[in-house]
Amino acid sequence: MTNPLTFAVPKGRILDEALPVMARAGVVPADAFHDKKDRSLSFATTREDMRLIRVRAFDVATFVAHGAAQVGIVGSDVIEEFDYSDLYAPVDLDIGHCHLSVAEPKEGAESIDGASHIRVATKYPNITRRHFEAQGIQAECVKLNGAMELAPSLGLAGRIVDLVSTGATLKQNGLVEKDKIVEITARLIVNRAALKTDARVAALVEAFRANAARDAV
Ligand SMILES: Nc1ncnc2c1ncn2[C@@H]1O[C@H](COP(=O)(O)OP(=O)(O)OP(=O)(O)O)[C@@H](O)[C@H]1O
Ligand SMILES: O=P(O)(O)OC[C@H]1O[C@H](OP(=O)(O)OP(=O)(O)O)[C@H](O)[C@@H]1O
Repeated sequence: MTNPLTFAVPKGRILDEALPVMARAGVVPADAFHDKKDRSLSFATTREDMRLIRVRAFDVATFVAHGAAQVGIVGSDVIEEFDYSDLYAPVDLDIGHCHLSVAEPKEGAESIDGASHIRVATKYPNITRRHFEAQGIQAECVKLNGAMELAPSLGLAGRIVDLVSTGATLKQNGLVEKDKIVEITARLIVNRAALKTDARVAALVEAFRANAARDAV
């Protein structure tokens, strides 16, 4: 048999929305994938030549960029943060809608006007630095992996850059959105070399693209 294809999916919140989109493109995990007690990280699919791996959202991009997985699904936030040249994101899946924003305390935020240097807590230091650089401000980023919203009230940083969907998390933690950086959706990603050398990867891109187009009608 030819080498199996490896398809990487994030284990977080995109997964539930991604599974029906994947099924329409013919990617269906075996039953063990849904068994919460199963500790496997790699799963068979209904296609004999494809397996799924379930990894953290940021790691989906790393596996695919290095060719350890040929295909994956990940938020555009992760793609922009890494900016891997070996990654190609050909299909917007129209799921995982949210946006990345700068937020600061509702009361008593330090003014940014005239500042040349600020401190920002975020999971996205590269996007954050680029965003503030464009305004002539040097952003010193404190890297956190979650619960960014705690940082201003505890004196870790004056503001945060984080994902916002309903806005409930910001509100319940005394923060307000100041500046929207970019809209986010989940994308199909492929390894560029695999796309060129393996016809099954190109066929998968077409299958996802056909479904995205059908959904948009
Ligand atoms: N509130 C949200 N609404 C919609 N989509 C979101 C929201 N938060 C995150 N996402 C999307 O889901 C992706 C995964 O986010 P999730 O919160 O599940 O991962 P995580 O738990 O932060 O990551 P990790 O797997 O490293 O723990 C993000 O990269 C983003 O594209
Ligand atoms: O605007 P809202 O609808 O409130 O959503 C925003 C929250 O969702 C994400 O976190 P998530 O719930 O995934 O938790 P985590 O970052 O701790 O993994 C994000 O980091 C925000 O904290």
